[in-house]
Amino acid sequence: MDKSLSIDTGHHEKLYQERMNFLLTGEKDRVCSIYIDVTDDKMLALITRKHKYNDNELNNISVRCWLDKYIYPNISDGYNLEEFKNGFTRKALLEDFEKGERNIQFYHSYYGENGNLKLYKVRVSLIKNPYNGHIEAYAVWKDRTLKYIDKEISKILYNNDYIGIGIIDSCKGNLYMRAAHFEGMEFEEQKSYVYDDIVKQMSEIRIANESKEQFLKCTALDYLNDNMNIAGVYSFNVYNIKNKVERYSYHWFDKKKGIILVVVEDMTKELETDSVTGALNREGFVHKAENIIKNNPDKDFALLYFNIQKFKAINDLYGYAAGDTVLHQAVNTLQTSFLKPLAISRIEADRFVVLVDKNNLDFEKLTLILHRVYDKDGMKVDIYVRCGIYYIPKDTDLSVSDMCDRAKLAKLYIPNQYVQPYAIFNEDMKYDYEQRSLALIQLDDAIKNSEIKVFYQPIYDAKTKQISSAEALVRWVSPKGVILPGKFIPALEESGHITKLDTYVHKSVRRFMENRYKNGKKIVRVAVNLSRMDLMDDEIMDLIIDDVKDEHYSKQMVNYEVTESAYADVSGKGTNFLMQLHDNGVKLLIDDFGSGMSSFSTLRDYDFDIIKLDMGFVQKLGENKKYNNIVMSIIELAHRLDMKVVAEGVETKEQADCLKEYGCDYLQGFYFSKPLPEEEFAKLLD
Ligand SMILES: Nc1nc2c(ncn2[C@@H]2O[C@H](COP(=O)(O)OP(=O)(O)OP(=O)(O)O)[C@@H](O)[C@H]2O)c(=O)[nH]1
Repeated sequence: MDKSLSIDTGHHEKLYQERMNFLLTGEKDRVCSIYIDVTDDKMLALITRKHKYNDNELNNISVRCWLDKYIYPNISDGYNLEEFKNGFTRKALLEDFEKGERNIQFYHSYYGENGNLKLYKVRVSLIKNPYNGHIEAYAVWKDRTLKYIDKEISKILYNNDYIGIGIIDSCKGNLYMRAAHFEGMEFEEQKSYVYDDIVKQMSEIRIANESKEQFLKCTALDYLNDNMNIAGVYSFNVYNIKNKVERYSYHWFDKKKGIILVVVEDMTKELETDSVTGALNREGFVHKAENIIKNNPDKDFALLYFNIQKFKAINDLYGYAAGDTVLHQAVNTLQTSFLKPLAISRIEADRFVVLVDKNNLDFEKLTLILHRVYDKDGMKVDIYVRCGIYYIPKDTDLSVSDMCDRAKLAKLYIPNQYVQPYAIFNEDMKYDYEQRSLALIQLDDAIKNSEIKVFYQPIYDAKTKQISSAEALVRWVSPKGVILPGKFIPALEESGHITKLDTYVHKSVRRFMENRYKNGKKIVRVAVNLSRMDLMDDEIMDLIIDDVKDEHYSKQMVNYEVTESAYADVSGKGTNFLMQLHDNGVKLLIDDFGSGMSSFSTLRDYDFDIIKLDMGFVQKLGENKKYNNIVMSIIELAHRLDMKVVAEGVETKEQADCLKEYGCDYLQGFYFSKPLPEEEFAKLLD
């Protein structure tokens, strides 16, 4: 469009002059202005960035001719072209004027100087010439390319610093860089480069080895086109040789012409930093730690996993902002500590991981930094932190994520937070944990495959030494061997899955007892354990109540044991359920009596039939007089309250004799019998 200019002087003075002034007063980004007689389809004046047209050039040239000659050949047929072509005609402009439109806007893209693609905005003002009644228009073309790019970029970038912006002509395989700060690579703004060459060069000198393959794959034009056709935009992240994360984002500039806008941003901060504490986030930590470990094969490292205790309470009591401050301070404390962290991350919520040189570990100092006092407006808040430690073996294949998991696991095995708030990972922890976790994942299958077995441990009458009842206990006979309840029941209790197991035991016991009953065989009452979760679960409570009321399933067959600590939590429906059981003639046992903190209030508040003396008391019998007196007193108390006593964990004749002498009613333990599989127990009864 940068041709020359001409002015048609034979027109109407005042009005005309005004328009001329406008046309001649250049604006910075104005590329071209025209003044036309729409009615006559005639050019009256034309000014471009460089020239004014002369009269001769303009005389008798129709607007249509001018468009055909100078505009359409260079116009790109993508962006809003139809709208411009259909709207910028004599007919359409006259209709617009009729409708009262006075200002109209169009956009079109255009190959400008050097063949560079531009986005132009055309603003058209319509007026009626009072002298001849013709509709006239002046139209101004402005270059909106950079504005468009900036707008698009700001949509992509938000607040990030960009490293480069380019326009890719995917059909011609060209690349124009608008702004680029790629170290070691120079780009001239208006120059066109061969896209493939630049990509190759970048992969060689800029992109980190680990990301090269991905970079080459994702930047290939065919691949880009395919992906952009699916979602309209496409982006990927790679690491550069300085370990920074770069995001390459692609947007259509002109889809029909295959023109793509590409923006390269430094995303290291966004993607690898935790905004609350300024420490690395999980991705950042994994990346940094991996590099440090890989590049220092001779060094010994340790990975430490920290968890603030009861952090939720800090948020709840003092607010989220105070919580954030505590998190921030935790990072500062670690950062400036004797540990001299090589990498530090808030890996999630109130948990941190730190990579350290193993030689920097000093357990006395570690214990000291794991207790801090946080000052909240003059109020002192004690903050306790637990720490799991993983010593990273040399030449390990473990990923940093797996190392973090091991350090985290070690944290779960801290025996006493106040004595030693840290633990060092060992393989037994992993084995133990796997067995616990297995329960959660495989319980359903284990039940389906009959791997969960109900065993029966006989309980003997202390006087007659006859079997008086039994306790149902579970064993998990997995293909990998027997898993004892202590390994999987705590995990099921924590997750609430215990109710599924208890339901299974209840049903198995019912089936076993009914069979014997129907066949006229001897039966004794069997005690089934209920956990605290059961006393909150309508389904199992309804099932048990229905069974207890079912005349085919005699209530004479079953007792229920509930631990003392579960009673402490029970409320509403649970209490009601226990009362119904009791009222229906089912015997209730209080398990592990004496081991908790609410033994006496539980006795006061509920009606029980039998106390099960915690095995801790039984095992200490004979050690001193005081222990013996406690046991004697509990038995006496139970009798005064009309309850019987079962002593659990009886392992020796001495214990059995002593308990009998103190009036204990029933005895259970290895001295008499181990828990037996169903068939063996059946034989014992027969
Ligand atoms: N202030 C603040 N709190 C957060 C942030 N991210 C997560 N949290 C909170 O951190 C708490 C973490 O949960 P838990 O680990 O169960 O809390 P806890 O009380 O320390 O539990 P224990 O570790 O078992 O003692 C939750 O209450 C989250 O809401 C954060 O960026 N700022």
